Order: sequence, then structure tokens, then C-alpha cells
Amino acid sequence: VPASRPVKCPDGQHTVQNQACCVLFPIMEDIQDNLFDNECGEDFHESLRLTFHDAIGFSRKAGGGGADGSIITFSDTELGFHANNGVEDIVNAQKDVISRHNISAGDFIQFAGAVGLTNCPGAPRIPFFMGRPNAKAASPPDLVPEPFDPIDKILARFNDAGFSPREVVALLASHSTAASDNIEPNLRGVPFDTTPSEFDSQFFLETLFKGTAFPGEGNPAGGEVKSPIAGEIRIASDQGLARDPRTACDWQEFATNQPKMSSEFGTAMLKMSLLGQDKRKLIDCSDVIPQAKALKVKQAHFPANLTRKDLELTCKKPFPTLPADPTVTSVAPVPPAEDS
Ligand code: HEM
Ligand SMILES: [Ca+2]
Ligand SMILES: [Mn+2]
Repeated sequence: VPASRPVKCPDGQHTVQNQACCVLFPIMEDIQDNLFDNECGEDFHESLRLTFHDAIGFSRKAGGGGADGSIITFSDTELGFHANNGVEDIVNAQKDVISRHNISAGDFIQFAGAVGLTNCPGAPRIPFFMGRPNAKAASPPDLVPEPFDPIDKILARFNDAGFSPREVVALLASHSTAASDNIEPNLRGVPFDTTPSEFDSQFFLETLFKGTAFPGEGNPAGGEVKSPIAGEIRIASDQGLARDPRTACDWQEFATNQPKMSSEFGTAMLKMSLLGQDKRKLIDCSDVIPQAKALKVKQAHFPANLTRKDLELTCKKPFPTLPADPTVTSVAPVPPAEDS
């Protein structure tokens, strides 16, 4: 094998290991300028959720093509699945961008996720592999987890897709850049943590506090449980995983170790992005993805009025002392996407 030499793209601006990857630069620019506005905001959050809802359509028992773009190619079927409630806006927004380029839907969904993460301080750089063929069929139903599912069912579903309990916890770092539009009856953009534009471990810490109130009228049947902070939403699956004996120590570790949280999320995301795909048939275009910005705050902080006594810890390991930020008393909604 000859030593790989960087090649210059025809645009004269970029250098890559594999010339086939040059096509991704104009796509990245279109995504950043027209879909994400270069921000870690609503359209990126929805796009990150979409990487999951496409990829998790993969089962050793039931079949499914995994990260194959079927949620876009066969949107007529998959948008009818209950767990896909709310993803239609981003499916339509992504279809618009895809129509301007020559890229498969499966590649686009995972590429957009990797590109958008670079807008969120603290996020890892996710390697990107190109060349997913077009999806052949819709995903089988009932493969996307619901927030009201029992933890046994959630861990079994992820196991069926090839993920360990620790990898499940790592993937849930995604809820650090997340908000709900469809659970609280009259609220949109209700964040899962107090820093929805930062890929920090604040989400893992905040889910460990005892919940005290709903941000709105509440929706227990929809999988909502009480949160500790005004304006914040919590779902039963996150609360359960934070306390279950199989995952509580992983959760606590990520709450208290930001670099570890970010790096294990990156590894699990790469694995998820390749579900159902043969990596040997894909081209490594990882060098197209820039580095994310660094976080200013290196550790999660206790919000105002919350102390160690408010933590519901089930992991028996010691919980380290973390800084406090008394200015954090509530969280504002994530602004809605602008129509594009
Ligand atoms: C146990 C597994 C999971 C469950 C039950 C779950 C459930 C949910 C629910 C109910 C919402 C709120 C939707 C809404 O009301 O608009 C949500 C949002 C979100 N989820 Fe998950 N999720 C899971 C795992 C994941 C994974 C693995 C990822 C990505 C790697 C992910 C990424 C996101 C993101 C980014 C959002 C926010 C979307 C936005 O802000 O618009 N989730 N999730
Ligand atoms: Ca956050
Ligand atoms: Mn949203």
C-alpha cells in the first residue's frame, strides 16, 4: 500500500486524502449556511435526532437497513410510526438540500449530523464514511424506542441493534443538545438541560436531581416525568437509565467527566452511523469534518438552589465535588426553526 498523499480539491481550497470526498465541501457549506445557520440550534437538534431514527431501524431479528436513509426515501411509511412524531419538518428540510446535490439520503443524514455537531462546543469530531447505497425498503415498525418504554425493553432493543448498556448511555449525550416539541401539550422547544446549544455533561448531571415540577401542564402518558429546573423537560427513559443498576454508574461517570462523555459518544455515534452498512465498501471522508469548538466550562455545574442532597444517586461510587453556578435558575425555550 503506497503512503497516502493529500490531494487538492478542484475548488483549490481544500485538501483531502481521497479526492472522491471533495464533493462533500459544497454540501457542507449548503448545510451550514441554509439548514443550520452555522448554529447548534433547532434544525441541527432535529437533524441529530434523525441520525438516530434512521439508523436504529436495524434489527438482528426483524431486519431493516439501518443507517440507509429509509426514513427519507420511504418517509410515507416511516413518518407514520408513532415514535417518529415530529421528524417530518426536518425530513422535508433535508429533502430540499439533498435535491440540490448528488448524495444518497443515508449519507446525507449522517453527514449532516457530523457537520452540525461541530457547531456545538464540546462535541467530538465524528468520522464520516461515504457511499451508503439507496435504501431498498422502509424500516420495519416498532424499532424506535419511546420515552415511556420500560428500561428492560429499551436495553433489549439497543442490544438487538448491537449496543451495550454503556453505549446506550453514551449515545444519550445527544440529549445535551435537545429540546422537545411534542410532549408538553402547549410548549415547543423545551430543553432537556440548561445548555441546549452546548454539548456538555450538564444533561447527565441535571437528570440525576430529584424531579419537582413539570415545565407546563405535564404529560405522564407521553413519557414525561418531573424535572428539577423551571422550563426544563425530562423523559421517563432518561430518568430510568440514570437510576437503573445496569446504567447508573455509567450515567454518573458521564455527568462528572465531560471529556470521557464526549469521546465515548463519538465512538458510539460512528458505530450507529454504520448500522446495516459494510464499512469496507465506504470511503473514509473523515478529514472533511472540522473540529468542534471547545467548551469554556470544563465541568458540569450545579444550578441555583440545588445541592448534593437533591441528587438521586443509585451508583455506589463516590460523587465528586462539582462547581456551582447560582445564576442558573431556569432555562429558556430553544427558538423554532426559521422557514427556509
Ligand atoms: C432510549 C432512547 C431514546 C428515547 C426514548 C428518545 C426519546 C426522545 C424524545 C421523546 C424526544 C423529544 C421529541 C419531541 O418531543 O420533539 C427526543 C429528542 C431528541 N433526541 Fe432522543 N431519544 C432516545 C435516544 C436518542 C439518541 C440515541 C439520539 C441521537 C444519537 C437522540 C437524539 C435526540 C435529539 C437531538 C433530540 C432533540 C430534537 C430537537 O431538539 O428538536 N435521542 N428524544
Ligand atoms: Ca447541554
Ligand atoms: Mn425540535
